[in-house]
Amino acid sequence: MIIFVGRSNVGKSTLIFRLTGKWVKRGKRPGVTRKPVEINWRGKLVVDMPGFGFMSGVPKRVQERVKDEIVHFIENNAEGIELAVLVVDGKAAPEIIERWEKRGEIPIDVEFYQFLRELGIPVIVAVNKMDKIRNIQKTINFLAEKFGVPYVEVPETFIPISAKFGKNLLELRKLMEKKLGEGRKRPSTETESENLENDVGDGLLDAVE
Ligand SMILES: Nc1nc2c(ncn2[C@@H]2O[C@H](COP(=O)(O)OP(=O)(O)OP(=O)(O)O)[C@@H](O)[C@H]2O)c(=O)[nH]1
Repeated sequence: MIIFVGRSNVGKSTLIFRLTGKWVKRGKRPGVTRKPVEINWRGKLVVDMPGFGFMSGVPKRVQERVKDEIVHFIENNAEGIELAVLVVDGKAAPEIIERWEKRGEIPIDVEFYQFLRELGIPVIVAVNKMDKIRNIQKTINFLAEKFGVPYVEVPETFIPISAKFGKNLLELRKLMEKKLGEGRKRPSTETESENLENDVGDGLLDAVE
């Protein structure tokens, strides 16, 4: 199973449509609360999760419930989730993260990234809406620092894309295939450092290809 997670309105449904040719959207207005939507794609189950976080016109209580449902879905299916694509709005995410931090709260994107990794789920962060970002590398470095992604893992974790304008989607697909090929690692930092050499090697090989 591959899951797509992210805040409301970051472009998850647009991205899934671009990748699979299947339109998963149910609600008309953005931010509409909904259940996970499942589709079959190349023999795999692809799940578009409801958007979490702020949704215009949706009471906080409902937002919290949606978040809890997403967390439970992921926990209950953790063993079967081969890959999570965390979609962020590259233009809005840095501002939102700083705002949450100033309030002394853990930004929800950061929380979800770490939650997925703690469960041992491989994660790709698709930095969407790159058409709106002026300095893409700066944005990625900022997010990597906030998410706690080690420097060597940044290229295999973050990928700037534009779902709407079809930018970098082939690269995203390649990265997804690479991560799916590698499979899951045990959810411990020790394992991560043990695997570091292999990971770097893979990255170099890909670059040569
Ligand atoms: N500029 C720009 N806009 C985008 C891009 N990708 C998606 N959008 C727009 O962002 C809005 C939200 O896209 P959706 O795909 O509905 O977002 P979602 O994450 O599925 O939203 P929820 O259903 O609320 O979870 C739409 O107006 C899209 O056209 C992009 O790469 N660039």
